[in-house]
Amino acid sequence: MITEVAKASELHKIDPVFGQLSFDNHEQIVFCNDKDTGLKAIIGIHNTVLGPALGGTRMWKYTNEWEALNDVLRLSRGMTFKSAISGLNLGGGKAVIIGDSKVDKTPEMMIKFGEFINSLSGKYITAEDVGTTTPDMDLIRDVTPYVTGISQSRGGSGNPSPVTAFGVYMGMKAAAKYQFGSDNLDGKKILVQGTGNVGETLIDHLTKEGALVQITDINEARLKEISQKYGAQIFTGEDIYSAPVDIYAPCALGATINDATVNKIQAKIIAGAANNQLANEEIHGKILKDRGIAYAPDFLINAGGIINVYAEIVGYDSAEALRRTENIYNTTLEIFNFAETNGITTHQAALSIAQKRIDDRKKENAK
Ligand SMILES: NC(=O)c1ccc[n+]([C@@H]2O[C@H](COP(=O)([O-])OP(=O)(O)OC[C@H]3O[C@@H](n4cnc5c(N)ncnc54)[C@H](O)[C@@H]3O)[C@@H](O)[C@H]2O)c1
Repeated sequence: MITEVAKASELHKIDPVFGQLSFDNHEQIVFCNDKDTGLKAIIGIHNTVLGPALGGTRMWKYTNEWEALNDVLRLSRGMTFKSAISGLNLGGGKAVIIGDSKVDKTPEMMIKFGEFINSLSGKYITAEDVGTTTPDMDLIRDVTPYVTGISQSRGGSGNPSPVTAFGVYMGMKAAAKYQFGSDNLDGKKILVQGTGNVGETLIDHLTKEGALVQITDINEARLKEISQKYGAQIFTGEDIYSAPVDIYAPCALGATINDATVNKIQAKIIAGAANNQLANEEIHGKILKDRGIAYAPDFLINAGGIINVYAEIVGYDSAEALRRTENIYNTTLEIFNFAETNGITTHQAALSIAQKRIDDRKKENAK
């Protein structure tokens, strides 16, 4: 299995169809085109061994089709491992719609997209992602049952972000237990990058526990609001990556651990909600390990949202979703110990445990 995903600019060098499918053994890629509504979407089904491929639909103004394809392949692969490591009977999938959600999205387009999803007979189940909303999922629900994240009035599980934040909090506490010998965050200096839906609830948990929280966001109005609401200090230093803190929590965008930042990080723990935090999983994961920084794998500790959404499929309640999310604490500790015992990075450890679960199920299914 390859762990580094090719850059969009390099992808055109790969064979256009099966070359793409095999880049990380995707099972199926579905291209959806509808002239009347202007829909251009790609559904990536990475793996369905554990169950139907569940993952949200992202609507984004991609520079070109290669970029859209690259994104859906990368994201759907990530969903496979997120669900597998979280013990869910779900495979990995994701969809992208090419376009500007603020300008191009129409109810007709969403309904048409729902019809494409329906034609896959449940192999792929969608949900919200960047650029799509609960009302969009409700429109899709009108034409297919294969959608989650619908509104609570229609039996949906509601906003997943608070559950995601709780899982990140649990993962962070487990990382502290491993790194500092105690999971008590009282007095720990924690820098939270991104004070959005997940960041806010995380900041709430952390300040309640007595952590010394510093916050940063490109949205200054939001930053001030959250600072006042939770008594968190606005980060005023020059460079957030070299900030003298105990824990760095990336809760904004991905790939913040990259060539330019990885050697500057002073925090002893990295634990946050953002997807794909390591720009290069192998290289940057290894540098963190060599520098003695405990990295809590993003796809493990930010799985609260999908655990919450899974409730819509198997029918458990929000209390059970929280109980399962709380278990991220135990899984994170298990990953740290497994990585240490085997001399590998925590990212590799989480991937290999997730892959083993898939391989074992494949063998069972073959019996
Ligand atoms: N919402 C969920 O349930 C969920 C689940 C899994 C993963 N995630 C990931 O967690 C992250 C946060 O999700 P969210 O739902 O809170 O998103 P959000 O859009 O509500 O919040 C993101 C925040 O980050 C800020 N931001 C953007 N660029 C920044 C930068 N360069 N520096 C500092 N702040 C910046 C934005 O202004 C915004 O306030 C995202 O990467 C998302 O993909 C979210």
